Amino acid sequence: MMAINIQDSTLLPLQEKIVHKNTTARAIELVILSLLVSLLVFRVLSFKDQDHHLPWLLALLCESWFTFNWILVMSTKWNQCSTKAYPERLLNRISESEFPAVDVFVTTADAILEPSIITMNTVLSLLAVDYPANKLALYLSDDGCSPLTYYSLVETTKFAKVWVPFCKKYNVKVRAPFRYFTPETTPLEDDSLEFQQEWKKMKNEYGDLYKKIELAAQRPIPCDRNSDFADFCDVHRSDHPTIIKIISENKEGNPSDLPHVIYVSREKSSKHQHHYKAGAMNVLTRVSGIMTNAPLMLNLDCDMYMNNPQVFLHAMCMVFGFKNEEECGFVQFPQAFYNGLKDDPFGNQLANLYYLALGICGIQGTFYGGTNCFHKRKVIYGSSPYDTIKSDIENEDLRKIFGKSIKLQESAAQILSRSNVKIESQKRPSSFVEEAIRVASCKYEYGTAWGTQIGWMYGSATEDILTGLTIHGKGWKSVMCTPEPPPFLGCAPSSYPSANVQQRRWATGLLEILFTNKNPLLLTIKGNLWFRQALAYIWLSTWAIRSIPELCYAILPSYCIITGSHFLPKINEPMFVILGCLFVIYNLYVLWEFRRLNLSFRMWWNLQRMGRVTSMTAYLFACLSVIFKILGLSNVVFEVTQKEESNDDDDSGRFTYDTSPMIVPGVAILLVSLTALVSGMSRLGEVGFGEMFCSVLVTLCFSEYLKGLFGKGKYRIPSSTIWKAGGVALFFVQLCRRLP
Ligand SMILES: O=c1ccn([C@@H]2O[C@H](COP(=O)(O)OP(=O)(O)O[C@H]3O[C@H](CO)[C@@H](O)[C@H](O)[C@H]3O)[C@@H](O)[C@H]2O)c(=O)[nH]1
Ligand SMILES: [Mn+2]
Repeated sequence: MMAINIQDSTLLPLQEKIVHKNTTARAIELVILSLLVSLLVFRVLSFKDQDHHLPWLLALLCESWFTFNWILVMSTKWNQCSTKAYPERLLNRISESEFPAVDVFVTTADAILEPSIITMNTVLSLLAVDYPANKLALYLSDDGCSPLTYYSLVETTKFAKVWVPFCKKYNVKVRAPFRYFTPETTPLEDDSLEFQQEWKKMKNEYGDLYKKIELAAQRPIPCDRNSDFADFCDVHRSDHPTIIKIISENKEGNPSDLPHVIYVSREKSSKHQHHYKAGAMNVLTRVSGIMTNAPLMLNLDCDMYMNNPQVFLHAMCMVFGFKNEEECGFVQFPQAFYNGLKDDPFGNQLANLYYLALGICGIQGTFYGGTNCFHKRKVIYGSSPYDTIKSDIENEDLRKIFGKSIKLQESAAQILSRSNVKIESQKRPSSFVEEAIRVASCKYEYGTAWGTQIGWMYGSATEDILTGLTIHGKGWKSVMCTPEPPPFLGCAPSSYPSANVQQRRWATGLLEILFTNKNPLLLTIKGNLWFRQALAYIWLSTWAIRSIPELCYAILPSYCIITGSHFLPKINEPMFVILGCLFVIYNLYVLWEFRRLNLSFRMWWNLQRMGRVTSMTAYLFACLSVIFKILGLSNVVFEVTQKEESNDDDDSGRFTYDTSPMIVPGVAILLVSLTALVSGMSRLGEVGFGEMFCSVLVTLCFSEYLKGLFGKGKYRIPSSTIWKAGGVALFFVQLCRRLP
């Protein structure tokens, strides 16, 4: 009887695909599509009857784009799936000693924008994860080359020696101390006395660590050539040799010790491009390839702490749970935020993309999101699911792909030729520091395939999407895994200017992808990217382009009011009914989606509004950045977003402004719309109802800017911005009046 039970439980699947029914949504989407198409047909048919052809033509072009975009969205949402993992079944299948090793990468780039204490909490949470410690190595990449980060990591590792056993002994749920020891929490009365004592001790020790790091942040660490910090003397963050330091080593291979902890600051030089985060990831991949060569790699942004100690087990269910290897090229966990502002006033928390995300999982699998992702090393090394196991790769080929380091070539050959689990984990990373320093140098990648065929891909500020696309292009599928509680939590930008900068970077990076040799259409034709997956990638990479039709559509009402022309039908025309239905059905549909996700009405409005505002500001600048890049006039830079521990400020959702030119077009549109409304009021008989209504809508979308015109201090839009926008608006109004 016993035997049969065990048999049964080993047969139960480790993961299961769940199909989400969406018949109603599909029907509504089809209705919206048919309305859009009828609208276009009406536009074309009534073109010649118009007195003013220009606005009619522009409206037609914009609506064509919106229809195209809608088709992409529909195609992406059509089949919705998710995958559920059963970690409790894992140990029936494989013993802990057979678990594969995992190299964990955390990247940080700036100890001021990314306060060390946040990064260190991420490190602490990861060191305490439920997974045998002798299978783990944690690499911290520091693109800021900051002695503070190094010092913090040393101190943090000391604290981890008490923190990790504490977490494991009491099965602590939240293993990032800054979230565990919030001012409100105290141990429960019915907890054991021993626990209460240890809890207090731990809280004090964390308090000490916190103070040490804070103090070190205030006073620069003195340069002492005989100390551990000698390497950091007189270095500049963008010009320095590689620094690699083994902070803790699990020499005995003891599963309950600490994992290896390794600090890496790659060489930088003003003469060589460093490719921002993608470059850092490639260095980590090579350094870890030399030192530990784990078959799996988990990568995390410095602010994404581990919030669910079981997350590795969930990931293993995906790694081992598919009969067919190609089903799982990488395992992505969702990005969620602990400091998310209520109702998402800046529209940057992506909650509204939920159904799109389910839809992508129903095609070839989720996008790679840059963090919270388990990659297979062999996939990152460029293997495709159709490769047969290679046992004799030519050394010459290895050199061309992986570079000169023989040790790296050997480790890569091992990864590409063996099945994942069999690779023994390395106990002494410290024996390979010299070689690791060599592969972390600026020049190492020249004449190799790093960044073009293997590793993290170069050429886009959103290296994550480009890298995921490359993997899908090889024919791999990917899996999204969504355990509860959310496995990783990070910081969302909490001020309007930094949210805007992030949106511009994303839209820029996404658009850059279209101009690389990994353009989704090319990969469908020449590679193994599925057609509908390509459509999903095209939807994503054209965020920036959306700015042009959105901008144009937002100006049309004002233009028409000022010039006395029309881009919308009159109330008594049949086409007006189509437009009206489209407007009502589309908005109700989106609202219904929000309600199903338990998102508030306010959030719906915020995201509708910010969708328009961001398109016309950040995305417009993204378009310009890409044009400048193509013309060779400037390069795209990765501006790191500011991270904060928490924002308990009451005014945290309010808009603040800096002197960035990005909002100038937004303010200009607002001013033009206001002018048009005023001028329209005085001629109500002449101007169309539709045009007036749309002008009001545009003004409402920019209502925050309207407040910003009259705000005080940091809540006020800077005068220089208002003047510039005023100039643009005046020019536009004059232009309208002069046009024939
Ligand atoms: O030169 C650099 C620049 C950035 N980073 C790191 O990259 C990560 C992401 O930077 P962040 O400013 O937080 O950007 P986000 O927009 O929040 O990041 C999202 O978008 C990025 C692509 O634009 C992805 O790389 C990220 O993984 C994804 O979370 C952080 O850990 C940084 O330390 C580096 O290591 N080196
Ligand atoms: Mn981030």
